Parts: sequence; structure tokens; C-alpha cells
Amino acid sequence: MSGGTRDTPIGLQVELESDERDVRVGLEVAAGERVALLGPNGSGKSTVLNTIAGLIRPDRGRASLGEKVLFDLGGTAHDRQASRRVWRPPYARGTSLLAQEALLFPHLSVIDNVGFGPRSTGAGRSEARATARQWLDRVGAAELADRRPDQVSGGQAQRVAIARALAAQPDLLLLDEPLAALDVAVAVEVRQLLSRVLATQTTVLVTHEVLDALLLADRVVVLEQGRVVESGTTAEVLTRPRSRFGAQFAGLNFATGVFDDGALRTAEGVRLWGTGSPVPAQSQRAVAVFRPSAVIVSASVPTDSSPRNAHPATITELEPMGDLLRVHTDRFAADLTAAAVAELGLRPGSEVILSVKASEVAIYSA
Ligand SMILES: Nc1ncnc2c1ncn2[C@@H]1O[C@H](COP(=O)(O)OP(=O)(O)OP(=O)(O)O)[C@@H](O)[C@H]1O
Repeated sequence: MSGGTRDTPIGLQVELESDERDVRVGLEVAAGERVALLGPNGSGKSTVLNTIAGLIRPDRGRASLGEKVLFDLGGTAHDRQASRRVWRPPYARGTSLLAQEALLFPHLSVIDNVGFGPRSTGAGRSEARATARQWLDRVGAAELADRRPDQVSGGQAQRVAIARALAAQPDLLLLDEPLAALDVAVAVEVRQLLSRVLATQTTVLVTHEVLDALLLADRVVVLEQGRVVESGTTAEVLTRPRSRFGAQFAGLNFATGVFDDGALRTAEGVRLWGTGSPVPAQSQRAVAVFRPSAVIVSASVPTDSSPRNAHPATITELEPMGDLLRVHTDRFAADLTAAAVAELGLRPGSEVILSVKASEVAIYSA
């Protein structure tokens, strides 16, 4: 070990069940792996993070970091014998939690904030300060060492908080939307910093940002209503999502149903023709995914190209999206230029036909 993260990363295994919150989640993070937890508000992301950190006690479950048991409350698949109840307190877990706000200790200088972890695991004052200096250097905040937390900006405070979290040499780093409170420009810098320092750090990251998943995570786990609904490499989930939230995160239109005679049939009876990749078996549960930019909006069914997928829809909302407008409807979303929206006279309540070529729709098993 050298004033940094542990030389040999270790992995995490968690199973937890909370009745009050209706959260039942199993999660495995390999040694050195960085996993992003995604999901809508209230889907259970913070519950998972705070349970691992030891701030929330679930009803049942078990978690271990390498050989170290964080808690074992029984009632899980591992619980083959009546298990001994284990609840390791937060400070003895080897985890560091970094939240949206830096939450530095206000009465300590920046360097002593960063040296706090090493001090509390037995390092002497000068050794702790040396480790803290190395970390402040690594996060580009060496010149802040002697300041008080109220003398640094939000972005600087978050850099210091990252240094403090990592100087404690955590076996597991827990990040709860660490960039959400920062200005866009500062978030870009701190994201770069995180991607540099997290390379081999076992990490669980809660985020709502696609860029965080792309740059900071090896794998993505999607929660909906307290359950894991999909998991895969970041690239897999962004290109072939299998959950509604995964598709929303990737900015894609999404429908679920069963594969039936060459098309997806949804529970509402809508049929979507597409390209099977690979083609699902007849009657298999499947999803259809396509880009909003592939959707054509018109006042009536186009006669020239006769697309197989043409559906009546009502516009619900218009939203700016880069240099386009995203047209939300009661069915799918479409990206149009402002000129096209003006020409068609589109506004919430307008009734339109949405069409998309079958070659633009990917259908695969759910
Ligand atoms: N203190 C609490 N007591 C009881 N139930 C709670 C408490 N906090 C959250 N819940 C419930 O637990 C479930 C999971 O919430 P949680 O905060 O973990 O979701 P989340 O995915 O982190 O949401 P967000 O993105 O809004 O932070 C929700 O149904 C929520 O209403």
C-alpha cells in the first residue's frame, strides 16, 4: 500500500430486503469493478447504498466485502443454517461514502479533513498529513491544504471530499450522485478527476447522468420499484436496453410485448415490425427499441413509402433537445427540427401519425 487505494481490490456481495421500503436487491461487484446504479426516483438506489454503508438496517440480508461480513441478518439464500446476527458499524466496514454535498468537517483544515481517515486507522499526525498531501496533489487541490472548508468553492470542496474518501483507503467507495450539486463546467472537471482516480477502485455509483455511466462505470445495474430489472456492461445497456428506465436513460423509444409472426405485439395490441437481432422465438417475451430521430411525424399516413409501422398518437409535450425539439406523445417520442414542428403546426393536443421504418426498429428477447 502506498498512500493510495489498497493494492489488491476486493469485491462486494449484497443481498438485502427491506419490507418498509419494498426493496429486494441482490448485487455483486467484482474486485476493482465500478458499477453504476440507475433507476427512477424512489426505486431504491439510496437504500442500497446506505445499507452497504451501514446507515440503514434492512429486515433480512447479508453483505460481504471480500472475506469481511458487513452484515448478516439471515433470511437469504446464503442462510442455510441459523445464521449468527452480524451488524458491523459503519466506521468498521472499509467503505467511504461520498455524497452530493462534500460535507467536510467545518472545524478542520482541508489537509486535516483528508488526513482524518488515515488518523482514525492509526497513522500518526505527520504520516496522516503526508498521505493527505499526496491525495490533495492527486486531485489537484494541493494549494488548498491550509484553508478551512468555508474558504473553498463547491467544486474545490468536492475535490477535497474525493481526496478524503480515497485517503481512507476504502475497500469500497460509495458515490451518491457526486456531481449533482456542481455547475456543469465544474462537473466536467470533477468527472475527469474521478475517472482517473477510480480506475481500479471497487465502486458503487448512483447517478442520473449518462456521461457518468459512460466514463465512470464498467457495468450498469437498473432498479425499478426496488428490484433489479436489468444489468450489463454500460455499452450493452445503452445500445440494447431491456428495461423501460434503461431505454429512457439511453434516450431510446421502448416497447415490451411478445414476438408474434415477425412483429412485437404489446399488451395494448400495438404491433411493431422490426429487425430481429437475433430474431426471438414465436411467443417469446421481447422488446422493441428505436431512436426518436428515426420517427417521422405527419398529419396523415404517408402514402409514398408505406411504412409498416404507422400509429396514431396525440402530442403531450415539446421539449428542447440540443438543436432539435423532442416531440413527446402518448405512444413514442420523435426528434424534429423546430422548422418541421412549425410547418406541421405541432403543439400539445395535436393528433398525428408516427411512422418508423421496420429497418430502424431493433427487436430482441426481453
Ligand atoms: N426514511 C424512509 N423511511 C421509509 N421509507 C423510505 C425512506 N426513504 C425512502 N423510503 C422509500 O423507500 C423506497 C426506496 O427509496 P430510495 O430513497 O432508496 O430511492 P432512490 O432510488 O434513491 O430515489 P431518489 O432517486 O429519489 O433518491 C421508496 O419507496 C421510498 O419512498
